[in-house]
Amino acid sequence: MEYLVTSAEMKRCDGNTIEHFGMPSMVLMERAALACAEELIARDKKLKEAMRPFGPVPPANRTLVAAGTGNNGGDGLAIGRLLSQAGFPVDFVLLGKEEKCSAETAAQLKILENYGYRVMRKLPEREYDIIIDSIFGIGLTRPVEGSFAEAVEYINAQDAYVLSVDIPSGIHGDTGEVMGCAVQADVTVTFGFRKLGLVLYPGARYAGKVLCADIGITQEGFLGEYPRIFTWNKEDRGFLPVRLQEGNKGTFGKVLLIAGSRGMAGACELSAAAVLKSGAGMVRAVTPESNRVIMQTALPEAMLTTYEKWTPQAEEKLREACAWANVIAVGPGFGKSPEALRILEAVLKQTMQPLIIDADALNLLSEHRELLDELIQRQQEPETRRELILTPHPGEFGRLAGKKTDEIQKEAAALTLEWAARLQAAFICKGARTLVGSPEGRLYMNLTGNSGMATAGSGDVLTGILAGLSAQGMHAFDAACAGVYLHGMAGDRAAHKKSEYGVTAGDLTLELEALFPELLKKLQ
Ligand SMILES: NC(=O)C1=CN([C@@H]2O[C@H](COP(=O)(O)OP(=O)(O)OC[C@H]3O[C@@H](n4cnc5c(N)ncnc54)[C@H](OP(=O)(O)O)[C@@H]3O)[C@@H](O)[C@H]2O)[C@@H](O)CC1
Ligand SMILES: [K+]
Repeated sequence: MEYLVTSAEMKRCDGNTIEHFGMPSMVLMERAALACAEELIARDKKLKEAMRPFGPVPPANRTLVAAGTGNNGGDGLAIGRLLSQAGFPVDFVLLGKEEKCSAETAAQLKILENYGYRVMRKLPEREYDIIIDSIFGIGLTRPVEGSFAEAVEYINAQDAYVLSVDIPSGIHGDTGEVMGCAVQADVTVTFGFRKLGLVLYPGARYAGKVLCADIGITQEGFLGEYPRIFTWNKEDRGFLPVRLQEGNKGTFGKVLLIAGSRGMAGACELSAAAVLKSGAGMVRAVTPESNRVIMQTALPEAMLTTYEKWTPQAEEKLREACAWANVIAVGPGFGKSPEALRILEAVLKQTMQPLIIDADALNLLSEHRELLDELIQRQQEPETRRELILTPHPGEFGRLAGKKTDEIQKEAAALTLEWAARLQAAFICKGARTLVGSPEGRLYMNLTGNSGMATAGSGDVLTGILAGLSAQGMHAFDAACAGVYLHGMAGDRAAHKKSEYGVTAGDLTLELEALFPELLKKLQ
């Protein structure tokens, strides 16, 4: 588990490390500088080794430190000093007025002066091999303009390898927004914790490769008041449902998947396949009779309960199917027909099992507010509350919340938590950075996945995974976080083979089955 922090959360942690624990600020700065310098020295060594067979190795890379007056600039000046001492030819330029320098940055200037370095006040007209971007870090408070904007353009116009210190200058630390203009980095070395601006788009694009350096700022610096958002990274493996060796198909759960409509068998098939490939014991699909042949051909492992018109017999068949299941998922390719509405109504009112609501089932809730209100009401009462996962993309979320899609995107974190609390649900807001909110206010941001997954059927696969994990006994929030994480990993494997252009939803289910052995191997 890794925290993703806002600028304010990071500053609080920095501040506590310095004031509460007594770690001198200059020590942190020196460690930050060392982490960046080591990255560049290692790169230089690698380049030289690669060039050695082809003749004399060229001299060290000419480097420019572009420093602002805040502590980010102080980091940059210290990096330049360390690189120079390691043999790099380094030029320094200070942008902004010297009298505005923070105490630490003023101290770094003094150290440079003591060693006899010259710090320019204007950008030089020459080409560099490496540029250290340390104009602004997490102290950026407003759009970048004037001479600072010129400096950003200067850096971006150079054919240099750019290392951004902490965050590319011009990127908002909390939102990833470009504040007027921003440095395009090749690598960003960030300190302590990854800033949200480095993982949210477009910031993630500007940051290049992101390395998170340990400079002695640890979780203890939060003094028990932890950041709001967390994610999982490659080291996290403990989220897979425990598998009992003596288990049978009943132990691993029975999923009732209510999906598909006339002419929409694919959504049902994709989703049902994902249920089975996530480890659930059985899946029974409730779908129109016209999908029977396709389903039985494509996925003979799935059981079927079909319907045509909404009759008392159909209702009875649904009731029996619901009684059989441990988990119910409703929505993929479901349509908004009168039958679909009746089925959703019956599921919401007559069942208590864990429930996943997706796609058209969400749209039906938006259009029939009385159903939504009743669901909210039931979820607020402990006796009628069930394990619940909702999976809207921003468009569906907007319809549910009565807001425009861009309003949802701007306030995604706050709205996800608001709706998670309202529905006492694991609330998934899908997107390039999918969020999962819990009713208690936990917020998970998913960092796996890629643009190739923005493809028809991808959400149906996610619903299948969520149902499969829930059927194996995972609680809603754990299943939701694990589900989006695995879904994204499957997408990343698919994109690795086919590129982001070629990924289809079917690839996601295929990759899912290849993913588990890999995860289990790493667990051992
Ligand atoms: N000990 C620590 O805490 C450690 C901190 N560390 C490092 O410190 C960084 C944070 O440092 P920071 O807080 O000094 O802010 P920073 O990003 O350097 O810039 C703020 C300056 O820019 C100015 N300014 C802002 N926006 C502007 C604009 N648009 N246009 C023009 N000016 C603008 C603002 O001035 P003002 O708003 O007052 O005008 C202020 O002078 C952090 O990212 C990390 O690299 C590491 O060394 C580890 C230890
Ligand atoms: K920077």
